[in-house]
Amino acid sequence: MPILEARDVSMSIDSETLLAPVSLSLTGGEGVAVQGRNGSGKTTLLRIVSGQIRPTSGEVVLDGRPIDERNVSVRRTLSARIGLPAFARELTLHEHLRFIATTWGLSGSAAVEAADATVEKLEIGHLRRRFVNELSSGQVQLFSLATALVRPFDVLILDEPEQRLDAHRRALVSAAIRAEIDRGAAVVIASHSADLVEAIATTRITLEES
Ligand SMILES: Nc1ncnc2c1ncn2[C@@H]1O[C@H](COP(=O)(O)OP(=O)(O)OP(=O)(O)O)[C@@H](O)[C@H]1O
Repeated sequence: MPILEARDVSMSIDSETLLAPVSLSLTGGEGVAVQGRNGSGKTTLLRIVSGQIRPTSGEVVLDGRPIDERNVSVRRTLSARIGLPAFARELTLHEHLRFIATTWGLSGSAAVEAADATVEKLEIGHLRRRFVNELSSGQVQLFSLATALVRPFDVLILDEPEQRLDAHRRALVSAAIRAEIDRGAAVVIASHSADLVEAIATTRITLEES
């Protein structure tokens, strides 16, 4: 049974089509890459399959049930990073990551280990005591991804995780996402990076501009 399925989802506002009907389905250990030009609807599709917005038509099913972002088991299953999250001004990077990991059930020492492992994987360990406002834009992007990876999940949804990153960091991100797929997570990314798509996609969906 697929862990995540979108059936003919579309989005319109008044007479304008933001996303033409599209379907996707994936199980654990699969990666779906959503591609398409600027404005073709990639972010809209990701927000729909994350349960953040309701489609105008069609439905999204997570683990056999209609998706509902307010349902705690949905939020436990799915980690999504679509745009930058809100950050706390007074928390360091490491404190943010421990806070998120603890919220999703890791004990104090396990949360520290998860935070350590996540910053090392993305090569931002030397920044662990910084505040977010003390980072470069690429470092913020890596930290934003870290907030999605540090917690347990079965489904990972990422919108253009390669944004603002150099080639070395794009490769780190690619390897980190690949590792999640290899351990059995289902992953959906929107991306303009051919390398990233090549590394993670078992299925590609290309959206056409409406
Ligand atoms: N709140 C909104 N109201 C009206 N139109 C919107 C809204 N949000 C997005 N759109 C429009 O919906 C279309 C799809 O936008 P979306 O952000 O999903 O595209 P995208 O494929 O992710 O683009 P990009 O590659 O530039 O990130 C665009 O034409 C955009 O202008």
